[in-house]
Parts: sequence; C-alpha cells; structure tokens
Amino acid sequence: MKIVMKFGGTSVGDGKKIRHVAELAKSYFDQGNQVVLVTSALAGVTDRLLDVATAGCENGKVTVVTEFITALKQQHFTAVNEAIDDENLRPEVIEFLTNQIDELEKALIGICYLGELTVRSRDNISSYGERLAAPIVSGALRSMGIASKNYTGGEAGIITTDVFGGAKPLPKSYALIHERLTPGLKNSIQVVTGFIGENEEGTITTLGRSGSDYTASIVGVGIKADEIWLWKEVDGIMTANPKIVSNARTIHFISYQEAMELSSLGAEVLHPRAIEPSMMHNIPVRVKSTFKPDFEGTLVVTENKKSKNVVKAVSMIKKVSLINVSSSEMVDSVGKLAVIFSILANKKVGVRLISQGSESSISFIVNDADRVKTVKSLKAELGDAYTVDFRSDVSVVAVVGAGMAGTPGVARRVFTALGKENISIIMISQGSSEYNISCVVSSAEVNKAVAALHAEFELDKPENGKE
Ligand SMILES: Nc1ncnc2c1ncn2[C@@H]1O[C@H](COP(=O)(O)OP(=O)(O)O)[C@@H](O)[C@H]1O
Ligand SMILES: N[C@@H](CC(=O)OP(=O)(O)O)C(=O)O
Repeated sequence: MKIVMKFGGTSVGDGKKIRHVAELAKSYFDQGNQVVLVTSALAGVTDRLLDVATAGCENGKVTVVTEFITALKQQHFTAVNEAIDDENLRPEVIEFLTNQIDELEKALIGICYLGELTVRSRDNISSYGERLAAPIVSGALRSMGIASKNYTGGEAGIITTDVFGGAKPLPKSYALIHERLTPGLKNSIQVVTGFIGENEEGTITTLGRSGSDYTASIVGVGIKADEIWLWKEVDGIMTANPKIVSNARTIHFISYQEAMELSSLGAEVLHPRAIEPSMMHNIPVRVKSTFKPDFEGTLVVTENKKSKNVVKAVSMIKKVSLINVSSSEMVDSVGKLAVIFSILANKKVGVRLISQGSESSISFIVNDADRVKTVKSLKAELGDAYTVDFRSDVSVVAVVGAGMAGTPGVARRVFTALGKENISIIMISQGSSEYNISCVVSSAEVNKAVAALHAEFELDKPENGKE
C-alpha cells in the first residue's frame, strides 16, 4: 500500500516520541508499504514562535528573542540526541538545525527593530517549527537504516495562493508532488514538513493553524496514495472531545461529509480543510493513535456505513462572539444582508454560524479575535438606523450525523436535553443538509451542554454493538 502518515505535534513532542514515530513508520515500510511521512512541529513550538514574534514586535526587546533562541536550540538539540542513535549522523543534523535557527534569529531581531509583524513574516516565523522537526525525524529514520530525505512543503511541490495564514494549494501542486516524491517512494521514507507551502515567488506560506492534516491530504492526492493516516494522541475521531467527556467512544466509520461538518464545528481532531482533497479523489483517511498503533481508529470514507446512531458526535466551538444586527430598515427590503456580509468580507471576517429570527434582525457567530473589528466596522458603515450588539461570553455546541437528515424529533431531543440541565439556548442554527444542529449557549455552560447531548444520544454505548 502507498500510505501518507502524518504525525501531529503531540506525537513528535520530544526526541523519544520522534524515535517511536520513526520506528512506527519503519515497521510499515518494512512490511512492504510505501510511506511518505508528514510531520508537525514539536508540541507547543508554533505557539511559542508566534508569541515571541508578537512580543518582539510590541516591545522591541532583543533579549527576549535571544533567550527564546537559546531555549529552542536546547530543545531541538536534546531531541536530536534522544532520537538519533548514530553518532556520525548527529553533527550533520545539528548543523542543519543551527543554520535554520540562525536564520530564524535574524528574522526575529528584524521584527524587534522594525516593530512590524506582517502576515507574510508571521508565516515565515511560524514555519520554523516544522522546518526544525522534519530533519530530526528524517535523521531518526536514517539512524535506523532507512534511506530518508526531508523536504519543506514547497520543496515537495506544495505551491499555494498568496493568502498568508490560510493558503490553499494551486492545482499544479499535485503534479509537482507526484514528480518530486514518486521516485523516492520505493526505497526511502521521505519526510515533508506539515502546515507550510510556498507561493509562486518562493515565499513561505502556511495553510492555517493545525494545517499539517491538510498537508497530508494534499500529499496523498499528489502521490496517489491508497490511504492517508493521521496519527494523533487520541484513539481516533471520537463521539466528543475525550478531554471534556470521559466516556466518549471512538467512531469506527464516518463519512467525509460528517468529518468535515465535525471539524468545522470545532472538533479539533481534524483541520477543517483536511478532508476535502482526499474526498475529491476518494482516498480513505484513517485517524489513529500514535500511542496505540494496533487499535484500528476511525476510517473516513465516502460511503456512510449504516449506524444506529442518528447523531454521531457532539462538538463545540469556544472563543467566539455572537453579533446581532437589527433595524426596521431590513424589513421588506432587498440587499441589506448583502451589505452586512460585504462589510465583514471586506474586513476579512469569517462567519461561523448564521441565524435569522425575523426580517428585522440577524445574528451570527464570529471568532472572538474578530469581534472588535466586526462591531466597529458594522457600526461605522451601517449608521444610526441599525443597532449592533454583541456577546462574548458564548460558545457553540453542535450535534453532527448524517442519520439526522429526515429523522424527526432530533431537534426536540436536543432542546429537551439542554432544558433538563437548565441551559438556556441563545441562538439555533441548522444547515439544510440536516447533518448538524448547532446551539449557542453561555460559555460557562458549554461543557455541561456537550455532556448532556452526549448522554441524550447514548453516544457512550457501543455503535452497532461494536466495541
Ligand atoms: N471529537 C473528537 N475526537 C477526538 N479528539 C478530539 C475531538 N474533539 C476535540 N478533540 C481533541 O483533538 C486533539 C487531537 O489530537 P492531537 O494529537 O492533538 O492532534 P494533532 O496534533 O494532529 O493536532 C486532542 O487533543 C483531542 O482532545
Ligand atoms: N504546528 C502547526 C501545524 C499543525 O498541524 O500542528 P498539529 O498537528 O500539532 O496540530 C500548528 O501548531 O498549528
């Protein structure tokens, strides 16, 4: 089989974990599979890179950068020593990392002096997490006797749009990936950085936070993989976030559509765009636990295997704000909603949920980070005839499942379960696909809401009797 294996930040959290990841990939390669490995940054590194860049831009303190660089070197050099046994290989990897970290330091110091952090330089800075991880993973494989080479996303052929922080691959990427990675498939494991690509001028871009899943899917299409495996710290896609609901269960089969709905409704287990390339080319995606490799995990495929559960999973979105726009001007008029959403589009604000209760008002959910500019621009551009209110103490809870389509009574069960827990519903939204029902509730009650819906739809019970 031809498999793309992606390992997330927790899976490559330190040198010992990287060694485990390399052993896992090697075991599948030794069984006769062709493997391309996509790696994320070591856990927490991307956040720290962005934090230091933001701090450097705001306070200009070069010492903050130098202290960070010392710690970053220490962390990655320790990982090299833990992951790579072959002492002859270590100096080469250390030299590669040193050069990368020197470049990074110069870029960060430049930000301190200029006091400016553009979207382009944010992408450049945040790309270093993966660029430092990939040579260590590749070195660990070579140390185990497997031929291996590491590539940045751009070097592997991922050429993207110019949308820094949310770039998408250009169609020509797939042929390039095929041309560049296919020759090495038979006798090596090639390691590609997740999360990053480059635009047509060769400038680094990123595919959005948690974008390494998306990279795996893109590479999978490029090399015409039989399967894409996303290795995680959890057992698979589960009926709820297991950190919130302790009796959440692994979902054995889920359709592409359901997985996409779940991830766009907050289940952090997958990047929202990750499924799309695989779905377009009908490549099965398997979500597995790095720490329990023999467990089958979740298979994401086209066909939605019959499940007795109408609801497959419950998810939630935190750090959002509810915006409400109302005006009598909206009654009996044409084009007013277009005006409102154009204002948001011009400010590059994405809308996560919409609900229109009456002709005179519309409510929608945006990321909390976009709240201030959303309210300010709506007030400025709509004028005094409109009222713009917001609430920032809210979260979204959603039930997702293809079985909900055409099944009466699901909404009643959602509202009753929340009502029994005294949880007030602030806003409701259902897509016409009927694959989800989403409710906005107070953030203080969202964990309770997830647990209540998980219990109501008996998601703690084995699906189709299967453990
Ligand atoms: N429905 C869900 N199923 C599984 N994990 C979920 C779900 N919702 C949220 N999560 C969270 O998603 C994370 C996925 O695992 P992780 O190894 O962090 O992935 P990655 O490193 O690839 O981003 C876990 O921390 C888990 O708590
Ligand atoms: N390192 C990037 C990309 C990524 O996908 O990471 P992870 O697989 O650990 O979520 C991020 O933190 O956003």
